[in-house]
Amino acid sequence: MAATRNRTPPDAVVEEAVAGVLAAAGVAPGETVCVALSGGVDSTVLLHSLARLRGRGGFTLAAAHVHHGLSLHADAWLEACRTLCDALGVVFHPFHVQVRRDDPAGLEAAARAARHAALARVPCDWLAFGHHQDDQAETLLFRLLRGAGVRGAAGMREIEAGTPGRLRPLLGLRRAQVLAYARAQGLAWIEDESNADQRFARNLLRHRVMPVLEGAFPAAVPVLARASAQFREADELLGELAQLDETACGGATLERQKLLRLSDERVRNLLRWRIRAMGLEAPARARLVEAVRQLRVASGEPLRLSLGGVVCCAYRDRLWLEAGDEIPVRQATVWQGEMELSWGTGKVVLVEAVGEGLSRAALERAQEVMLGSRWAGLALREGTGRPRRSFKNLCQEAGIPAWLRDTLPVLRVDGVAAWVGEIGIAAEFRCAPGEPGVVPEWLR
Ligand SMILES: Nc1ncnc2c1ncn2[C@@H]1O[C@H](COP(=O)(O)OP(=O)(O)OP(=O)(O)O)[C@@H](O)[C@H]1O
Repeated sequence: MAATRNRTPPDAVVEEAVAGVLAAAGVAPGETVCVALSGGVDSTVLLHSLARLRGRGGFTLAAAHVHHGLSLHADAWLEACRTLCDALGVVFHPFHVQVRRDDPAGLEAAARAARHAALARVPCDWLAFGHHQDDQAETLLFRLLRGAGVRGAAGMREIEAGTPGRLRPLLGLRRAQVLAYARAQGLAWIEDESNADQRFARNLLRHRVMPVLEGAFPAAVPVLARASAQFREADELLGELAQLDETACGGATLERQKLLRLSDERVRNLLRWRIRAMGLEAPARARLVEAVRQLRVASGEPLRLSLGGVVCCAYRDRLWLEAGDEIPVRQATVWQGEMELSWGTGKVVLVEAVGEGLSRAALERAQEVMLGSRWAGLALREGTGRPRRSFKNLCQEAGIPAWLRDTLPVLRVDGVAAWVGEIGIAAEFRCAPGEPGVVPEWLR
């Protein structure tokens, strides 16, 4: 007699997966889980399964819907979400957002940004999204085809810590499993007409390319989803490598020679990582390849390389990045005895010394000590008996390129230059042997 195989019913499969993610995330009794509810089948199934689990889990369930105002049906979708929440006894948070149809980022991206900004305002401990494994696979393929690197190919996570944390409890499930749950439970959901619109490249991939791929490679979806998890790991490792390389190269302002001893790949990785840490988009690979080439050619020469939105500056043995193509304006500050004053993206530190640096007494005697930029007519005598030299002459002699000159910090004591970063201390402010002094250091 043939054995009858017991198949787990679709609702149990989904519930088990969702409960597993909640447990792994450590969702605690009394915490609020808010479902980002589009009203489509995925987030409807997610909300429904969470509603069934909430007695067991002791968490409070809510849902938030974002009305983008883009579809003629948007009002109806919002009402359908409200009705579903009422039926399930779930608190409902509706949001209306404005999306510019001519947004340079594209309509989909603009809607997405507005949606995420609205969802970030929901008062909850966890925001839950309805992405499943097919979404993960399609996203990977889509991004690779649009030129993504390791970062862009890194997949979504099931659990992301944060305030609120983010959950994707359906990420391990196939679209078909989610649909089976919806049918088994007799759920109604919204079909967004734009999903069927194959003008959107993403939908073309879903409806035309994926079926062909799966025909030829039946495991295409789980395999691609696994690859995106590997890209994520690789991306995290690249971040760790960048951090190690940064520390080994001296921290925020990098030691140029140490940096150049790294392989081209590691220099590019470090620059890319630092640019992202500034909240900017990493430049295209070709641009970074060229930047590293120029850095190697320039060796110790001053260099100012625009990387689009960020400038890579190198001077003497130091290398640093500045946001924006313009040289940032430095804010002048009055010194009130602090041992540290901020200067641009860096700072000026006054290190206590004896018989060295600026005379502390001279600073304390002064009416006004300011840290600011150069001014017209600035001149400085580096040593007693030596002539006073103009700022321009001093810079030329020190080989300081024109672009760096406006960024040099100047300590101005009662209207007179006492110290200029990269140049030095004026003879009349130098402290005598045995006298308490401070040595200014500019840390970029
Ligand atoms: N209008 C909406 N209001 C609330 N949540 C939404 C809305 N649209 C989408 N979501 C949430 O985002 C999930 C993914 O939706 P969808 O696949 O349409 O967007 P995506 O752009 O691919 O994803 P993401 O926004 O994360 O990049 C949905 O399952 C749902 O949880």
